[in-house]
Amino acid sequence: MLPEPAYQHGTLSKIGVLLINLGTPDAPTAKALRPYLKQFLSDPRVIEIPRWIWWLILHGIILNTRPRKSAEKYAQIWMPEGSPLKIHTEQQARLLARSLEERIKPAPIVEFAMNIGNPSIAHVLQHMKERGCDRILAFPLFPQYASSSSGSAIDSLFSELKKMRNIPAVRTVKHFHDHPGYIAALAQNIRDYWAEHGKPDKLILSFHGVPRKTLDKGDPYHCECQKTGRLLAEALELDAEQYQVCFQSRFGNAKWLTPYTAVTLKELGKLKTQRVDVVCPGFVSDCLETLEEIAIEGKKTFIEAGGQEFHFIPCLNEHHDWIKVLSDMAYTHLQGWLGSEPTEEEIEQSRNLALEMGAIE
Ligand SMILES: C=CC1=C(C)c2cc3[nH]c(cc4nc(cc5[nH]c(cc1n2)c(C)c5CCC(=O)O)C(CCC(=O)O)=C4C)c(C)c3C=C
Ligand SMILES: [Fe+2]
Ligand SMILES: [Fe+2]
Repeated sequence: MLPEPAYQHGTLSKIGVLLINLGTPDAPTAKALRPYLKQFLSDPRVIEIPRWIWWLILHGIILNTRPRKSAEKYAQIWMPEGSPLKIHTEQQARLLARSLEERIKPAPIVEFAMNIGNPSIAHVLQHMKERGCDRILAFPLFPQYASSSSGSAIDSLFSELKKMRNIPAVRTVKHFHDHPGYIAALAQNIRDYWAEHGKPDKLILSFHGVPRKTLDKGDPYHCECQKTGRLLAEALELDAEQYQVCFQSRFGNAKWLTPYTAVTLKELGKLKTQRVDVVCPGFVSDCLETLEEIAIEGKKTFIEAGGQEFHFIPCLNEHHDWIKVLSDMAYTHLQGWLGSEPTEEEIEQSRNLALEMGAIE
C-alpha cells in the first residue's frame, strides 16, 4: 500500500483536471517503440482475440518487426522538443490551466498524462494527490468514445485508484463528439485554412479506424464519428458530394470500419480529382496518424494515383476556439464540485486534529 500523505487529513482540498491522451514513445527509436507497442497491444480492449493466440503473434512477430518500421515513421515527424502528440497535449494542459484559473477560485490543478508510455497516469495521479487534489476530473482527449481509446484510458485510471486507500472523488468525461462548441471550433479551423489556401473539390473527414466487429458488439465509435462528420459538414454548409467520412490506420488483416482513407484517396486520384483536403476530426492533436499517415503517405497515395493537389488541414492543437471549448466542457463537468471547498477554519480544525493524532508533523 502506498504511503498516505498528510493532506488526506484535510490540510488541502483542491480540484484537479487530468487530460489523458493515447500516448507516444519516449523517442523515435526501435528501442523506445518496443515497450510502447508492447503496452498498447497487450491491452485486451485494443486487441480482442484470445489471449494466448495474440501473445504468440505479438511476441513472435509484431514486437520483432514493427518497432523498427514504426520508429522510421516517427523519425519523420519528431519535433526538436519531442513527439508532436506530447508537445501539443502539454500545451493544451498549460492553456487550459490559464483559462480555468480565470473562472474557478482557487485555481484547479491541470495536468496531462498518457494512457500508454509517459507521463503515465500512475505517476501523474500520484503527483496530483500529493498536491492535494481530492476531486479529479478525468478528461480523455478523444472526441468519439471507443472502448480501445477512451475505455482503456478510464480502465488505467481506475486500476491506479484501486491501489489507493483514500481515493479522490472522480468524474469522467465520456465523449464530446457532438458538442456544439467542438463542432464550431473544427469548422472555424477549416474555414481559417480555406481563407488562406482556397477550397478543395472534396473534403475527406478521416477518423482513426477500429475493427468492424467492435461496431457489431455495440461500440458507439462508428456512429459518433458519423455524427461528428454530419454536424461538421452542416456547419460548413457542404453538400453530400463535397465531403466523405473515412477511416484510417488499419492494423492487421481483419476488416476495419470502411471506407478506408487510403483506398478512397487512391480512387479520387484515379478519377483525376483536382484537389482533395483531408482533416482528422477524431484527433485533437497532430500525431503520427495525421502527420505521417495522412500528410505524407496519404498525399503520396493521392498524387501517385493521378490527383493534382493535396492539402492536410492541421488538427485543433492550440487553436483558441478549441482551448475555449475545452475550458467550457471542463467547467461544466466541474459544476457540481464548485463552492464545496472547505473554509479556512475547517481546514485549520482538521489540521489541528491531525497534529494532535500525530498523523502529521
Ligand atoms: C483517436 C482514437 C484512437 C483509436 C480509437 C485507436 C484505436 C486503435 N489503434 C490501434 C493501433 C495503433 N495506434 C497507434 C497510434 C495511435 N493511435 C491513436 C489513436 C487511436 N487509436 C493515436 C493518437 C496514435 C498516435 C500516437 C503518436 O505517438 O503519435 C499505433 C502506434 C504506431 C504504429 O506502430 O502504428 C498502433 C499500433 C489499434 C489496434 C486500435 C483499435 C483496436
Ligand atoms: Fe491507434
Ligand atoms: Fe454507425
